[in-house]
Amino acid sequence: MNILFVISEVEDLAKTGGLADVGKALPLALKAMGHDVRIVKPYYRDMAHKYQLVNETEEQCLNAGGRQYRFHIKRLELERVPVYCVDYPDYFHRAGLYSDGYQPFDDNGERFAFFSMAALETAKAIDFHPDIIQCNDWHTALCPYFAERDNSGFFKDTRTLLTIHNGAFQGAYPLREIPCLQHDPKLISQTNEYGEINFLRLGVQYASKINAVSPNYASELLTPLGSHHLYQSFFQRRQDVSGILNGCDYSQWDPATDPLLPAHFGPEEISGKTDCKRALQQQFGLEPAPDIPLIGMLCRLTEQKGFGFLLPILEQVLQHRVQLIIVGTGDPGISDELTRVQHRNPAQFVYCNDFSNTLAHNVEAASDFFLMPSLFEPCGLNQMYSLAYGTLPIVRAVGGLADTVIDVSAAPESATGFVFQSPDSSALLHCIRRALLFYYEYPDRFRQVQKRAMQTRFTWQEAAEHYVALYQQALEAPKHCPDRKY
Ligand SMILES: Nc1ncnc2c1ncn2[C@@H]1O[C@H](COP(=O)(O)OP(=O)(O)O[C@H]2O[C@H](CO)[C@@H](O)[C@H](O)[C@H]2O)[C@@H](O)[C@H]1O
Repeated sequence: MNILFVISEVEDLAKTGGLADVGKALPLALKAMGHDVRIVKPYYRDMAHKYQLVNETEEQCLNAGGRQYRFHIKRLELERVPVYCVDYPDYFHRAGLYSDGYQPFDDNGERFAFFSMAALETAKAIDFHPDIIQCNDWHTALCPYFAERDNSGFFKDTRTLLTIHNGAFQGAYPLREIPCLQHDPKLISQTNEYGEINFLRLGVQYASKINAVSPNYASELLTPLGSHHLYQSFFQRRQDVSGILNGCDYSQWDPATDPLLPAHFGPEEISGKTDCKRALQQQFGLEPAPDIPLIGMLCRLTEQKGFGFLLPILEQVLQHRVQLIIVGTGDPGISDELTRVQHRNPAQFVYCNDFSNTLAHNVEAASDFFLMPSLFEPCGLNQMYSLAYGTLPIVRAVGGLADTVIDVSAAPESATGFVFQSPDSSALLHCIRRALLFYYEYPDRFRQVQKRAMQTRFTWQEAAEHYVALYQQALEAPKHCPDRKY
């Protein structure tokens, strides 16, 4: 199959979170199955500085909203998968992908509406006729709409898939502020009472198929509570909504070979994990004691990750004999609070305001537990990395976390971690205490669970097989034409 994979982040090239992990691993897995997959992404500033790519084609000219946009297409190969980068410096040569570190850019709607149009123009420019256009999250969710409205005939046999990695970000912007979308009567009819269009909602409406990155998150999107206020839209498309669990890239996340670690280990020989723990404790000035349980947490600092119920009990957790390391950048309010807690508890708690892949691998390897008490979690990759590193996840039973972690008390024979239900501080505190008790009181059982966790597998190959089956379904079904239907 010919697959045009349109995405704003790709691991190794541009990353703010888990979207990038998928942006690399899934295309590579599809390629390994023999499909012709081409990635299209923006040519961001840091990438431009690092790679200084040459133009792949002549200058492209895109006419939209009564304006003319002249852009270039650059190309590189990511392990044999071609990556086409849309080079439009006005929009993409900036520090930051979506924000300057504090504030989102004012023109994000304009930037990504343009990018989605330009991605389709790229397919034409390189004469790549996609069977499937897979777009990812709100940034590229307008691709199905543009493919449907394209009157060149280029996409007449193409089907589209919208993959939702995070439904809370929807791209709702006043239509009048997006120059390339002006004068489109169809879009005018799609605005809400504030004159805004919602990119994700349009994607849900126009895509041939929609998938979430875990089966449980797909079922949550079909509920009023879990749909991020898009219940009507998802419900209307319920026959076409499904879930495919992300994979874990074990070529990058294998503690037996990980070049970023000071020592290596595996399910049968775990002593290297203690060396990793000591190294991290020393790096952050914590007592280098092997028997103090170390809890790690690494994520974007946002409400999604459960800080709303973690922050109020953080110091209660620290009353136990435990060490805790939190690494992350994001919301300054959360970051300030973590800094205050660190000042009050320097012997036990470290907050590291950093985005570092080396640190990510070392926190996963060194910790005994990985904390992920998310409010919602479309899939979650860090809990999969934790499992691979024998770092038992402490998670809330939500989204993909519920699909990937099995609780010690609920199912002792197949357990891989600790799971709590309610999105509140007392449930979280109780779960952390349960984990600490298990660590102290049942070291042999802890070791068994750790071994089982490390042997658990969520492969990208399996995920890619599900995606191909979904592409086939999309291609076999009659073309979805919302403009005729509604
Ligand atoms: N400070 C830091 N330094 C270095 N690396 C850091 C970091 N903070 C986070 N990361 C990395 O970013 C990625 C985070 O991935 P997650 O899937 O856990 O969450 P995220 O919410 O970003 O992704 C969204 O998309 C993914 C992909 O579909 C879904 O799994 C998820 O549920 C959804 O919210 C991991 O690779 C992690 O190591």
